[in-house]
Amino acid sequence: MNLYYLDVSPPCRSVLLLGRILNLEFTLKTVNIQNGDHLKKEFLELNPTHTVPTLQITENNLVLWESRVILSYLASAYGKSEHEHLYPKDVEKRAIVDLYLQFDLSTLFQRTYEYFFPTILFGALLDEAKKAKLAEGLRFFEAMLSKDKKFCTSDDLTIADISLCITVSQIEAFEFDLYPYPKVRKWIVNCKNELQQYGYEEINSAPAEILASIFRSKLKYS
Ligand SMILES: N[C@@H](CCC(=O)N[C@@H](CS)C(=O)NCC(=O)O)C(=O)O
Repeated sequence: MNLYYLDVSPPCRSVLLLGRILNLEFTLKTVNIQNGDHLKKEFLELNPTHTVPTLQITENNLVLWESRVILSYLASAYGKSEHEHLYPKDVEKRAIVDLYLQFDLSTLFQRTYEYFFPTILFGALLDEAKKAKLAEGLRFFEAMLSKDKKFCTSDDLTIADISLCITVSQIEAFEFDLYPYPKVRKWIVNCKNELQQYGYEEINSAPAEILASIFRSKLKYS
């Protein structure tokens, strides 16, 4: 299967990590957004919303984008019995995983994007109102975590933990203050410990730092 991606893109990193856990082989196709690769005709024909990650499974005639949809699909289609915890078949448990995934899509990653990315993309000044919205998103997440559970929904890692871990570790790399959110800080350590064996450093930490250094360099000029 072809994965159109960019290594520094946070949503691409979640798909790469799940790929390692499920032992999948992606044919990686780099889409250089800065060079406008994502706006080229061939890519627009695959994904008219021109975002990475985009997954193409030619034998099934399937093209998916939206990283969390890709995570759900890969876990459902390729997860073996030992991976059941990643995206439980039980409908109530699955609904709770979906809730955390949607929270990441619509609130936590969205607010992270709105606060930091205008600086990365256009050298824009940081906006206090957007900072307050991100802090509120983190307060919501803090309230959604339980002291008694290692991960978001239980003591087992799910695809929602993977997606949210990418978001929160990027917030951390941007040096946003996580001190007020002790459950978030404890949860992310658990995620990192669990994901270490699947190439977490290479797939997530190093690119998160590269993106953070781009952010810091753009900040100087804004
Ligand atoms: N919600 C989408 C977001 C994807 C997204 O915005 N990716 C960025 C890179 S981090 C992108 O492709 N930007 C190019 C564009 O939007 O034109 C997902 O999770 O896959």
